[in-house]
Amino acid sequence: MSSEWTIGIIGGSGLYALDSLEDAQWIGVKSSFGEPSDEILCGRIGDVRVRFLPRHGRGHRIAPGELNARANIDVLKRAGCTDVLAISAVGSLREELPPGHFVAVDQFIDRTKARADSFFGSGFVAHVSMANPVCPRLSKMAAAAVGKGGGKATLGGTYLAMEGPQFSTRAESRLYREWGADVIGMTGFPEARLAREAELPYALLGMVTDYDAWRENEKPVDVSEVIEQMGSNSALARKTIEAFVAALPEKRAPSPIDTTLDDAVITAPDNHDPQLVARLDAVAGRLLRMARGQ
Ligand SMILES: CSC[C@H]1O[C@H](OP(=O)(O)O)[C@H](O)[C@@H]1O
Ligand SMILES: Nc1ncnc2[nH]cnc12
Repeated sequence: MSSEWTIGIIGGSGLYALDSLEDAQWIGVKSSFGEPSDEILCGRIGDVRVRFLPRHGRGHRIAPGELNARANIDVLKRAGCTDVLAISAVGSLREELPPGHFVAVDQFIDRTKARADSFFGSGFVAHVSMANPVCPRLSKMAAAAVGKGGGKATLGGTYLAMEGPQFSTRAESRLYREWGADVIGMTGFPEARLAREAELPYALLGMVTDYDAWRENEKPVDVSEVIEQMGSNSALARKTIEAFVAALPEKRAPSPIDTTLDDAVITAPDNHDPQLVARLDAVAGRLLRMARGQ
């Protein structure tokens, strides 16, 4: 019997492919929202279909502010993903979250600027709730999988999404701690917002690479420190992904996130913009098909 899950994995810094995929093939998927970061590595682990997308492209070609997060989420939806597990390198804003530790984040603070952060707009206005931005079921399974892979993880934590590409000043880093942020990165938003708009349950596993810049008498983060830590983090991320997929039950109980748009779209059907609706054929496909009685 085949699994009901199709798991999208977004690989962050240091994770550009997945060797453990069986029948693996890189496949180009077109998006109505422009160019995604790369082709999707399609394969399976056991009987679970897995769709892997390297967030920055193979060879880490794309800077965080230049990512087309809309296209990335759109192609994962088009590739049939039921759920998305995102992996990210993050800086730690807490002494008790040292490099090598993983955090299944459950909240975000958005300090990004000028990124395309919604699929919707005039002619198809929708407001989804971001109060609980990640899927609790996936997050719990992801945190448990870190333990099975031999690592340590914290379930819950607030991710500060900064614009970058420069790292934070010491004052910013201290301020984010006062705001209650636990980890910091440059890519979690708008990715998580867009996954929710696309009705994709989403979890983000942050792999701590450094202590950012808030520790007064310590050297602030630089890329060499991140790269050094990324090697062991990526090895643990690969084991975590295998354990996560292996632990999925065969049946996938519906998630409330699967039907997010039922309560979100406010534009009356007569006022829909046909061009925007055509672009939304994957993201809002379920709702649009229902409206057409299909
Ligand atoms: C290489 S350090 C900064 C870089 O790493 C993180 O990327 P990702 O979230 O894709 O793992 C961070 O967000 C920055 O893009
Ligand atoms: N300190 C940091 N700030 C932002 N993004 C990061 N990714 C890894 N470490 C980071």
